[in-house]
Amino acid sequence: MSRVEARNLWKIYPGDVVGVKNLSFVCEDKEFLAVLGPSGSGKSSTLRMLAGLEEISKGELLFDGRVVNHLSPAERNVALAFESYALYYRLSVYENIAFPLRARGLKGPEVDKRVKEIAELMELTPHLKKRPGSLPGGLQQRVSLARALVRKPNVTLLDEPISHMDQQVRHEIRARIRHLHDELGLTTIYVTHDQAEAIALCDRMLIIHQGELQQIGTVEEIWNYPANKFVAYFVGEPAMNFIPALAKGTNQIVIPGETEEFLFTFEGEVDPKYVDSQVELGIRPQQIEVSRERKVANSVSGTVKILEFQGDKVVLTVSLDDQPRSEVKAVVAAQERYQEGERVWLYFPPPVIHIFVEDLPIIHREKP
Ligand SMILES: Nc1ncnc2c1ncn2[C@@H]1O[C@H](COP(=O)(O)OP(=O)(O)OP(=O)(O)O)[C@@H](O)[C@H]1O
Repeated sequence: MSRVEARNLWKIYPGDVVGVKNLSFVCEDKEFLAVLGPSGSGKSSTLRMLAGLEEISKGELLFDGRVVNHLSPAERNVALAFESYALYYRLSVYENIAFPLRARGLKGPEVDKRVKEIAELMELTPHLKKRPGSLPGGLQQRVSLARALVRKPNVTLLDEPISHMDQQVRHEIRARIRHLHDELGLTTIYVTHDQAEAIALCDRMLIIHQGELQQIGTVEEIWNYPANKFVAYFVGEPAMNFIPALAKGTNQIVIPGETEEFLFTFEGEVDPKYVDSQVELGIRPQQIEVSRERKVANSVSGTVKILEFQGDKVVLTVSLDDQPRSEVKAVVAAQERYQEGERVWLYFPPPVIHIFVEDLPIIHREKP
């Protein structure tokens, strides 16, 4: 329905507080883009500028190639839904959903058709005559989403719409949001600080930190090719491990120990200028292979300190031998039955080793 393009957007609040810093990105027509970042990173400021609720301090915002900086929210035809439902509790569910249509001058049969259509999609038909106050939270949020989307907006902006709901309801509404997005051919920008939610919903993710764009890409791109150490750490649960190491060659590094060195080779190459430099080896807990026997290469030994049970998986915190201050997390299947105090070997497969210098990745690796 609309392609959104932000060109060097800034939000500067009174007192020179920078909310958003020189942000550029594109959300393609019919794309589902999740905006993910920690608290205070500028997610809501960005969304509010897109919506027209907050003035753009600098830069340009384009919908389908047309600059919309000075258009009101209504003129931009954006749909907005926040965490709070902001429903009209004196009106029926039907009238709540009809409200934006009537406000635009639509009449009788057209209103009726559109309300019933969206109610059907959101499975609200049995509730149309009820007052929103008589419905549980999950249903109220469905009404709020139906009301936001009934106008067939150019762009749908959702700001943590389900973050306050319990897990069960969140899963259900999440699936409905994506279904609606696909059915109605919407362009959706969805703000969240919950990465599981972003991963489950989006086509691409935009990662923001301290008001600045860190990376935009598919979940796979961000997982496999994080643009910097912040993204590498922020996306993934448990987070990526970072271990101090020394570059030995253009595709070899060592984790030095007091009595032994552990040598690792990795896929791809680093620039020869890094050879003999201090680096950080990054490895995701989910990609470490844990065993009770030593593998020939690419492994380091340690002792299991903590076990965290997560259903069919267990997160092990392993303190590396020879390096009392280095701890590494690794995810294993629960049936492996590792014990606290047990000695283990951690194997790091060459294709999934990351190396960082000054927070930036330095391996050149062919992307498939
Ligand atoms: N109205 C305002 N006046 C002054 N500063 C503001 C205002 N709104 C936001 N900020 C500041 O701008 C920065 C970005 O805030 P923003 O609310 O956009 O972040 P966020 O990522 O949405 O955070 P959260 O997840 O906590 O809602 C923060 O430093 C915040 O304190």
